[in-house]
Amino acid sequence: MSEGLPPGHGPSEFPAADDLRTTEVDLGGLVGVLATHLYSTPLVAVRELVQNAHDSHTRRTLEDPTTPYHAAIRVRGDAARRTIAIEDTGAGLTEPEIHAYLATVGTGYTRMLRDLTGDQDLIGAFGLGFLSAFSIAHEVTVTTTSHREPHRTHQYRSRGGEQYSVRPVDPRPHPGTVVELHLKPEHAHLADEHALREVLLRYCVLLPIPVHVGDDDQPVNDVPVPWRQDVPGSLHLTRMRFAASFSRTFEPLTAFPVTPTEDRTDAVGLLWVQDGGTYGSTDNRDLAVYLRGMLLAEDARDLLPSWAGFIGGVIESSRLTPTASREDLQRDEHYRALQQALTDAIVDGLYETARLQPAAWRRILARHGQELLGAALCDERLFTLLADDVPVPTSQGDLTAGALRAAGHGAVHVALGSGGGFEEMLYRAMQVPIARGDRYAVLPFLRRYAQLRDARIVELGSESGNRELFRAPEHPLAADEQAWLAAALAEDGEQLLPARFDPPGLPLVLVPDREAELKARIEDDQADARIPSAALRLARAFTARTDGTVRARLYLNLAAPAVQDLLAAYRTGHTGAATAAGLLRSLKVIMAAAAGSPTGDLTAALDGIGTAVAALTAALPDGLSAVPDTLPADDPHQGHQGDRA
Ligand SMILES: Nc1ncnc2c1ncn2[C@@H]1O[C@H](COP(=O)(O)OP(=O)(O)OP(=O)(O)O)[C@@H](O)[C@H]1O
Repeated sequence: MSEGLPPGHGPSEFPAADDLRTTEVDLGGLVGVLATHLYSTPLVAVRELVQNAHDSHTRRTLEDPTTPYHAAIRVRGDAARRTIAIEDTGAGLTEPEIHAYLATVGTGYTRMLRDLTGDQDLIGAFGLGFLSAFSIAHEVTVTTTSHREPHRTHQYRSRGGEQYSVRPVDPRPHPGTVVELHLKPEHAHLADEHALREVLLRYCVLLPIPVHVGDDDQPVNDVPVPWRQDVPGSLHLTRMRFAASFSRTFEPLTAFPVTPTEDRTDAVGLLWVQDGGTYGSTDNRDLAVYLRGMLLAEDARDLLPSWAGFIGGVIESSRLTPTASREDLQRDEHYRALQQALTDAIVDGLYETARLQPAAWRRILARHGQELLGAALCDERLFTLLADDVPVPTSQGDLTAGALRAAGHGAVHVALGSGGGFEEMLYRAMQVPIARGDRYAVLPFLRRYAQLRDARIVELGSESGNRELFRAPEHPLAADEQAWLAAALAEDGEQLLPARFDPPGLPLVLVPDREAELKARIEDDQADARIPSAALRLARAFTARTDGTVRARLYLNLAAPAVQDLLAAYRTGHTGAATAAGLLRSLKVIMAAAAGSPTGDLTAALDGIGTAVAALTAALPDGLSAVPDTLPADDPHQGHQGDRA
């Protein structure tokens, strides 16, 4: 290290060369750490060994490009013997190479070869991967024949990796290597060939050399890769087939390509929209990243935009830098450039789908409508694409914003409350669909839609929205009328507001004050236990500004004939005025209970109806007022007599 420091420029106390000591390495400890802690799953060992087998083929072709040979990799599992064997017909190793590369931690031939030849198909870099074999095996043997000495075969054998032996064995018929792992008992299940097939499909899907499991003739990696030029047949079908064979959990609805952008990224690959019941908060992003054909990061979801919870994909790039465990990627400028490129690829892909595959587009909208609402808000181009197509949840089922607007006579209606409530009841009466503003992304999406399409938006539950719905009356009521109506119709905490609104058949509507509701909830003692104290303090500071005395506003519809008649009765001193008011009050309480914002006393309200009916019927002229106690003997309804008794 001292040569790196120019004389006189190093720290003055830096020791002279003779004082320098070599750092000791506790090989046993290091081997243990590398083998057991570097990788997140034991399966990575299988990946590392297949990768070495692949590199040995590349090495053989580089060193001897003219002699043809059958390049293949075969992985066998033997559950009875508890072994896995990885065989290749690649370059093999001579005895000195076993010592120098295989058995020397941190040195490999592969990296040197890549530096020498510039060949980008070589995967190995760190000289560590082989060690991972000891994370799942208590003993490893490597039987290898170098293509340079095809008549000499050597066997490396080690328990634990710290010490090893090498001896000559009977020559094998052709160059290549067999790595045999004697699995630790806890990893015995890895010898199952079914499981190996599944894992190797993902690990090796992009490797050009065929990888077989057991005695299979068919390689696990024989699915045509759509972005490799020589794929025959329809590109769309090839893409769908690739996506379907790769995607474990979801059927693909459509698939679109990732293509390199000269200035930004070299990544190529495929993305697809997953089928499946996904909801707003569900993140099913699934991206596998390959480097030189080998799986580098199984779950690189962070490369996809956070709104794309329905996207799966496979990409390869040689600009990304793996970590030493080769399970994750360095977050460098190439990583960030790729993130942007993938976002663009998804948006482009969705545009193409909308344009060219209407049936697939409809399925995507139906399956992922909620998520797309949110996605549209994150990306301007996506918003333009989706604004008129994406379904919005409303009180009348899913509707596009355009349909919502048309049904709302030019205005987009959205409820701020948490579903149900008086809003829904009122709108049902008005027969206007109301968007569910409490659902994921609905309110901001509609606000943006209204702004862009120059539509009127009525936000029900906000002060301005309510003002728009409940218009001021043409003539204010006289003070005594207002006082009489308030006493007759409103409970404590309800403010009576004369108004005009649709439909005229609806005489009154009780609108809870959402802020007062919040204040009551926040000030509830129990809130202390549920909300973190800092958040509670903030929330209370906000609600302190709310005058909680008005719990709800009772809008009285002066356009309703029932209300006009009630007022006329009051003005003329009609004896039925109080009874009629009692009926309306009962109606209010019953409607509020049905809308989920109870007020007053429901039992009393129900009784009130009986009282009112009795009072009204008692007021009828003699002869019509009484229902006969018994029916005449020849009455055809005689059978009901018993019911009445
Ligand atoms: N199946 C094989 N055939 C021929 N040589 C092999 C084989 N497996 C390993 N080697 C040799 O052993 C060396 C060390 O392998 P190891 O897996 O530890 O590291 P690496 O592949 O070079 O790098 P990395 O840690 O990135 O995988 C390789 O560079 C290669 O020279």
